[in-house]
Amino acid sequence: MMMHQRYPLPWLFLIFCLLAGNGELHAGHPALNVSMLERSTDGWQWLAPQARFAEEATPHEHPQQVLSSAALRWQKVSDAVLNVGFGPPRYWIHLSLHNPEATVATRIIEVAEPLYDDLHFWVLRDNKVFAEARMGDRIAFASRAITYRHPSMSLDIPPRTTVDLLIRAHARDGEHDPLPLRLWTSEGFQAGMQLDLLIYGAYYGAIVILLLYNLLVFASTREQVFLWYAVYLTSFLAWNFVYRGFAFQYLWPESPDWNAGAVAILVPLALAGLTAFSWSLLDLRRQTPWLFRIALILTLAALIHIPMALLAPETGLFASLNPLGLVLITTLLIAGICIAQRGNTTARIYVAAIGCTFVGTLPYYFTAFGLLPANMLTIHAINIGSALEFLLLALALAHRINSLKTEKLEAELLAHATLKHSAEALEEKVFERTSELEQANRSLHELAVRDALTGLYNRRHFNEVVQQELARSRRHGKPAALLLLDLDHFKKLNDLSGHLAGDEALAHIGQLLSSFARRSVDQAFRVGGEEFALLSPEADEENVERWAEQLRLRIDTTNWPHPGTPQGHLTASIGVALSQPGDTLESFYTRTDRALYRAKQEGRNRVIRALSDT
Ligand SMILES: Nc1nc2c(ncn2[C@@H]2O[C@H](COP(=O)(O)OP(=O)(O)OP(=O)(O)O)[C@@H](O)[C@H]2O)c(=O)[nH]1
Repeated sequence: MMMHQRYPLPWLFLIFCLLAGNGELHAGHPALNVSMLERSTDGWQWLAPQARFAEEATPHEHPQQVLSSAALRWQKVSDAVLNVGFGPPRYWIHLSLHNPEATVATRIIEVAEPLYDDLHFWVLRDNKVFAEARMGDRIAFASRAITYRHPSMSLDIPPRTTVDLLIRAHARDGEHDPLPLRLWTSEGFQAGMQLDLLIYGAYYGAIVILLLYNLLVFASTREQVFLWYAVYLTSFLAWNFVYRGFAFQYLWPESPDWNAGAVAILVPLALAGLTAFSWSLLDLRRQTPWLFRIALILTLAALIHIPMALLAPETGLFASLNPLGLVLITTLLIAGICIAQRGNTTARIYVAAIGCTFVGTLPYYFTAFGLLPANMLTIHAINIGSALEFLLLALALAHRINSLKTEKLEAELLAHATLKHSAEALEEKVFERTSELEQANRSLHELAVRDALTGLYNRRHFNEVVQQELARSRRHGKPAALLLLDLDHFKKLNDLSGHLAGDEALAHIGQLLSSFARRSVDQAFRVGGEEFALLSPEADEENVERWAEQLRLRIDTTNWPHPGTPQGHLTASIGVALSQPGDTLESFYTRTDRALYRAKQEGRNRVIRALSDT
């Protein structure tokens, strides 16, 4: 009910009263027939259309003098709500109330504006003070007869009597809030108060739930934007609680001075909360750096009002704070529009939300400057706008959570893909490196077991291979054959043809042995300076001597020049032996070496088989 505009009805009602002859002239002013209210379904009506008002001519005029004072220039009220805006600090308001009935009429006079500084009510009957009350933002709440956030007074109008209601409205800084003056039946007033509490209870309850929800989301996500939104909601809630008179009624009824200063403290805080939230939600610093700077300066300018309100609460801070707030909200709105134009969905929802506050705030300014008539809709527009704003901002945050989730998912997918790629690359690298290492190891091993000059296996490898072969031979019972070959008169080759020629001859024998050891299992070694070995596993026992002879003959017939031998070419002496079950490397080698020794002894260039073999 309180949110609805009832502006045209009182006018119709007044015209009806006048036409029906129910109104009468009193003190030169038409009196309002209060009995008509009984038939009204809402139980209330605006009083301003029946009222007249005048600027106080001399300070502290007595109410009895006011009606007869010639100094006062009475004016009719043109709207449902008296709205004088900026002006001198005190105004008189007068209206006459007539009870035509034979019974007492109980009525409530309410000023639906909780923050008016000082409202002094006098009810005069026959120019004598019949009832009096003083209420307002600067008068302790406890002194009120009716415990309600709006200054209200109950009035019993005797039967068939006309009384004069005089109100002195005092705004210390000369900035007069609209004065929504209403006349109620007592039943209508009770119902209206309950509805008012219900609406505001639901409104504040919704903000508190939103606030707690955002704090919880902040606790779990650690996303700053939710904290700033919570700060904004808290400061807005606190401001509205004071602005609508609840704080004065419930929190500090004995502290009118503090009540007046609290609004000047909470408005800058709410503006700062909104700036911080917008900055965090839309990344204003990067997206619109210039507008961000302007918003920052305006916010700081607003915050300066806090110490001013604490130090000097009477200095009319709202004359500068109100335009500052409007310019700041406009700046944030423009910043939001700029970002929204780049296709940012969160910014689009933000613009709609701030747009609601903007539109909701405009009536406050327009009525303050007299550009718009004050009524219940314009008075509550800021609450309606902010309710829509909070809903839309919650939507913007939900969108923000969603984008964060998508961003996180995308980042996780990217990280997973990168990780997989890195793991594969690493695996490939490890494989490559392992192969290279294996190759290097093989090369190193080859280098370690090969003789550089001839390319044959060296003595160390020979020892290992012979031991393995002896073990294998023991397992299978098949003997291995060992040939030890020593070039004849090699010293002389070195001496006569030079060391280099000696090396070439050794390399030649290396190649010859490699090609001679045809069977894949046969292996050739250089076991000493000019001494070589051939190992043949699972040897053909019968033909082993012939096999050695073939080797000797091949060297002999190669005709490699050697000026130091009787034949004039390179020859070799060979000792050959078969392994025996009890053989060790030493015994096997020594036996073969003895055969070689004998070959040397018996004239060289020959094959001698070890004695034990035969
Ligand atoms: N050019 C060259 N000569 C080597 C190498 N290793 C050993 N010799 C030489 O081989 C010669 C071996 O000589 P000896 O052990 O006296 O035997 P020999 O002269 O072959 O006489 P017999 O074995 O009794 O026929 C030495 O002069 C060594 O210097 C080598 O890598 N290159």
